Amino acid sequence: MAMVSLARRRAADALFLRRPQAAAWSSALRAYAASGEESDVVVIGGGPGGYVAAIKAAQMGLKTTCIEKRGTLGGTCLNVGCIPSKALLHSSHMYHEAENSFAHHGVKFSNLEIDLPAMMAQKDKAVAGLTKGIEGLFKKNKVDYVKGSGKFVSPSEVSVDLIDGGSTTVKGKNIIIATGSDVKSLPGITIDEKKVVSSTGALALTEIPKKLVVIGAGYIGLEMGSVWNRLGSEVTVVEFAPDIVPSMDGEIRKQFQRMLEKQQMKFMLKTKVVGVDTSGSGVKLTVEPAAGGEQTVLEADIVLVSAGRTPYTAGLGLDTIGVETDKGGRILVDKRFMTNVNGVYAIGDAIPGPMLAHKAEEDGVACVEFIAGKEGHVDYDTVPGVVYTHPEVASVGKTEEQVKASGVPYQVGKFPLLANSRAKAIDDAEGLVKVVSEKETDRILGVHIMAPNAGEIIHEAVLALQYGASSEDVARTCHAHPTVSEALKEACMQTYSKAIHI
Ligand SMILES: Cc1cc2nc3c(=O)[nH]c(=O)nc-3n(C[C@H](O)[C@H](O)[C@H](O)COP(=O)(O)OP(=O)(O)OC[C@H]3O[C@@H](n4cnc5c(N)ncnc54)[C@H](O)[C@@H]3O)c2cc1C
Ligand SMILES: NC(=O)c1ccc[n+]([C@@H]2O[C@H](COP(=O)([O-])OP(=O)(O)OC[C@H]3O[C@@H](n4cnc5c(N)ncnc54)[C@H](O)[C@@H]3O)[C@@H](O)[C@H]2O)c1
Repeated sequence: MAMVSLARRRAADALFLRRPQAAAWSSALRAYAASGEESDVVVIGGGPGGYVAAIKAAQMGLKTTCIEKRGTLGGTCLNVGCIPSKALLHSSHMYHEAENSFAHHGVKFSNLEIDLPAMMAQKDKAVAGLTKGIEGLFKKNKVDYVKGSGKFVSPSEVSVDLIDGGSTTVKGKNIIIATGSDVKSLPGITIDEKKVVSSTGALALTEIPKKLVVIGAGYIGLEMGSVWNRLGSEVTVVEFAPDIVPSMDGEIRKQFQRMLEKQQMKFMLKTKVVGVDTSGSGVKLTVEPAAGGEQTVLEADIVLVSAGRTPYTAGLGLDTIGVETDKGGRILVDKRFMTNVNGVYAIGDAIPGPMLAHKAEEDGVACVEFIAGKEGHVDYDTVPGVVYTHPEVASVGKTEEQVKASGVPYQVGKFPLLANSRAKAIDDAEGLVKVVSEKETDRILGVHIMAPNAGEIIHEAVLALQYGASSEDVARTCHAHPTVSEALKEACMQTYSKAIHI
């Protein structure tokens, strides 16, 4: 592929120059940097945002270097996030099914056991295989991989403390910050990763806790809570807000909570943790109503802190080059992912927007396309979200509450899984599909699915939103029978007309 000409890149640079400070850095230091061996693109961080950006840049013919301090590629997602959590969610689901559902299907056995070390080993094997795979992709695409911690010394130079000792300086015409996020700590609560753990500790417990208290009913709390609940822990989730997953469609959220309660998870909503005592053999948590009131003490073997994540930029030297952040520490970027400093870009969890791996990947590709002088594009209105419980809960677009608040007249279609033949056949019929479309045009505005494999089914809805489809467009599309996807077709029928099977 043809390399982007320097003249074109300079023209692009000139276009994005927004501050005198940026201009000063650009002329003096870029001239200096040009005297050494420099990459076209340097990426700091090898997570889904960073490694995808690096591969894309190399594929576009740009000389590319990626700096990663973890020792393995794949970032939070592959090492301590999406992948290990989904491995444990699957293993624990199999155990839970064997314990609770197999007999209904006429499959009987004795001596069902959990081998926790084997479960963890399968998770670790999946992680190791995938992270090594990214290293292979770097080699294949000729991305230079520097193992160490990067720090800006100028907008075009990053000094790296190498994992194996010593240091080096990496120079780049364009530098992308893809350093991701870290767990948000709560005042007065110290995460020791033994008794008070973050998601990282919760993914590597060596014993099944008898009692687990989860702080925060968001993605991590409900997924990791589900894992340990299925394996036998008594799980209590303490949530500050009045609802679990506050960003979810209200109707779906209510059914989701009922479903989790049926699975024996307990919820204390509108509740805050005011103290944690780890001095004894377990943990004692003092909680009180969010609005204030009588305090209660909860006892736990393990406490999981999952009250959100915060951008990770510590030690990166943002102050040295003057990169602007918002109050929450997220790096501010323009439409082309460039910060206020010319030639310095940021993507993924480190910038505003949903903290999701697929969003970080989209950012990475678009950012590199802009750097290469082309047009990049990320449609943040069609980024799907999936909670990988069982059943899964997936959504794209606007909730009914958001559409109502926007004042746009709308219509809603719903279809329960109880009326879906595949869900009934496999005895997994808890859930529903809900579609919200604009009344005047029937254009789909949001789709919300609680169903087995909702995280796969949702992509039909993502595509529909992306192409501006109406609910009738989806309803008139032939769907294979018997599939759970037919519930989406029927919900769409119900949106503009009437479903057949209810
Ligand atoms: C338990 C858990 C489960 C999750 N599950 C999902 C899921 O199922 N689906 C989903 O979409 N998202 C999930 N996420 C969120 C997802 O992991 C993140 O959105 C995603 O990893 C963000 O990608 P990123 O590239 O921006 O940052 P990260 O993946 O955080 O990668 C940043 C990398 O930069 C490195 N780094 C930081 N500073 C420096 C430095 N100075 N020098 C060199 N390297 C540096 C870090 O070591 C890290 O490897 C989950 C997160 C957690 C914690
Ligand atoms: N399946 C997935 O895609 C997936 C899985 C795991 C994590 N993630 C990503 O990781 C990020 C972090 O996950 P998370 O679950 O930690 O955050 P989250 O933002 O999803 O949920 C945090 C929850 O904690 C609550 N909370 C905040 N402060 C609290 C307090 N003091 N006491 C009690 N509750 C409190 C919030 O109201 C919220 O419900 C999310 O943004 C998510 O995008 C995604």
